[in-house]
Amino acid sequence: MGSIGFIGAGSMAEAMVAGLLKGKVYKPEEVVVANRSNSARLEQLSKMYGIKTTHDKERLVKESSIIVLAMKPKDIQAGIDGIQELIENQLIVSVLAGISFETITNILGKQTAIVRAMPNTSAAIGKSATAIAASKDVTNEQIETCKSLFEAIGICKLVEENQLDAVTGLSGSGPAYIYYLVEAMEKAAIEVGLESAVARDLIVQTLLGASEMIAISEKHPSQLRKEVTSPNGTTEAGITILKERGFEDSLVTCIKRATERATELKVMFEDELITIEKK
Ligand SMILES: NC(=O)C1=CN([C@@H]2O[C@H](COP(=O)(O)OP(=O)(O)OC[C@H]3O[C@@H](n4cnc5c(N)ncnc54)[C@H](O)[C@@H]3O)[C@@H](O)[C@H]2O)C=CC1
Ligand SMILES: O=C(O)[C@@H]1CCC=N1
Repeated sequence: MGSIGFIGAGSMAEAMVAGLLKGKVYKPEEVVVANRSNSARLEQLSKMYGIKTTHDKERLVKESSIIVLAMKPKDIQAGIDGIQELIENQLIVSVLAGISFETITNILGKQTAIVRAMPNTSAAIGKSATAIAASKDVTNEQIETCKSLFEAIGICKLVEENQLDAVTGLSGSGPAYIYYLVEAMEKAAIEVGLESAVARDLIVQTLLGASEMIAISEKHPSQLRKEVTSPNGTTEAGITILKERGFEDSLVTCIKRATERATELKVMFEDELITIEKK
């Protein structure tokens, strides 16, 4: 597959690097990561994974057949500046929330093959839920390459570009919702008298068990829930509180708001770009 280069050395780049190495998709010497200026971070990644690191984006672009854009959306212009001329046959994979093909193409200053991907940090353990969308310049072969890349670190669905903000609100941000749930469950467990280490193990196993039940059972989650909920029992008492306090509405609104935020990132960025162009 050639080498893969990451521009941006943050949480998402690290999760992908860890997963790709774990899945033996790339050897450490086939992975190169660049960031803006933080040498300590690059040293840390190099030590942990044995990968190549650099501040020299030109070198990265020349060495890589796939270039992953993994900076924050606000940094895309600076992140791409200086490499436009060097992009020829490389496949550009952007994991940036909200930023459209149109914007990336405008910054690159040329029509080229771009895949937008929305993975999540569970990529680090090969369990990312990723969706990708392909620009019109991407060949079927490049789509397959990209799918196998993300399937090596989890599952990968092909969607339309206009569905990516929804994917971002659902599964891109999704791990954080689950971590928040676990934080709350741990707090409650301690308040009802359990030790934190015991509580953590019980919560983790409860999540793993429930996830696997959803994954393998033919029953709808609502049926699985019904089977836990004895009439007048403990679950019913607990779920009554969740209903009274708007749990479902909170989660639905949370995912809608995160989706909307991805759209705002695009709009904010495009405003900024227009301001830069006017100067
Ligand atoms: N963290 C997550 O769970 C997910 C993040 N994403 C997307 O991934 C991207 C990165 O997110 P994180 O890793 O969380 O951010 P982060 O803040 O941890 O990392 C961003 C990295 O970009 C680098 N950077 C900034 N400007 C640069 C430049 N001009 N040239 C080279 N490198 C530059 C920074 O030095 C840093 O290493 C974002 O666009 C986000 O929307 C997508 C899916 C999930
Ligand atoms: O919070 C964010 O904007 C990024 C995108 C999805 C997960 N993290």
